[in-house]
Amino acid sequence: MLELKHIKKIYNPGTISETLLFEDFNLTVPDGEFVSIVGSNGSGKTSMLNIICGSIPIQKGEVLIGGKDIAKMKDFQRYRTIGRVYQDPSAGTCPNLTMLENMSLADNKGKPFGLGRGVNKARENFYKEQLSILGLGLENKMNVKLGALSGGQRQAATLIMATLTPIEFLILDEHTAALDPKTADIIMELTNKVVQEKHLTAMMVTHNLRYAVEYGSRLIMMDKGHIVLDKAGEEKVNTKVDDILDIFTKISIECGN
Ligand SMILES: Nc1ncnc2c1ncn2[C@@H]1O[C@H](COP(=O)(O)OP(=O)(O)OP(=O)(O)O)[C@@H](O)[C@H]1O
Repeated sequence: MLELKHIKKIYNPGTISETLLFEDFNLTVPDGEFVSIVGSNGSGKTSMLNIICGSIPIQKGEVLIGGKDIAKMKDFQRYRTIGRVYQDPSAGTCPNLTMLENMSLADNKGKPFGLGRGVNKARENFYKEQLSILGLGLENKMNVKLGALSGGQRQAATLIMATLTPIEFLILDEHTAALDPKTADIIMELTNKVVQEKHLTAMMVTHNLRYAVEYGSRLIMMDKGHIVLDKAGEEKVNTKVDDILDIFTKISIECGN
């Protein structure tokens, strides 16, 4: 379970460019939930993800993962707890290393010895088995450098790497935004498959309202640091793109997007 409690976030406090983003922000995500997050530009989606990851400071409040305060965790403990896939397919992986080497790095995330441990055959077979979940044949590209793969193939591989170790939850930060529409659809479908098969708790920021409606068990819309819509269960299942488009258009116009 993830709990954001009474979060206060001010950017550049005490300066002329001081910006209050979150005054008293609260969110609880139970285990196993797949949350889609939409919102206008600047509504605070990425900031919220960064706060969850502990990568930006907050002025007040608590971020609890499984009841533990992330502020009290060491960096390596946080890395082991959270998997993250970014918008840029090249982020989070090493283009000059092979698939096998990248998988090994991901496998050793948060452990004291990186590649130095080497990769035994059993581990390599495990990586291949994980990659085969995707159905893209990437398990046959263990010696190919990641930089030689297409953006879609890299994003698919990143998805597996982010979820290779037992994580508390997966963060998807506009992870289909840099892909062409067809590849984006494939990655979104694969994402759903990985989340279901690995029984993950996931939070996905997307600008694609169709994905937000079609995928996930909960839909959240943000505006100016507030949650303005939160639908789960039956309500989420019955939500159509047109239902949220009206609200989205209104907040986007107000923001001048
Ligand atoms: N490093 C920073 N310094 C100052 N202000 C920032 C910083 N990062 C974000 N902000 C401000 O915080 C607000 C929320 O930004 P954030 O990137 O979290 O929004 P977002 O909903 O993810 O937007 P987008 O959809 O454009 O990615 C914006 O007003 C932004 O200008």
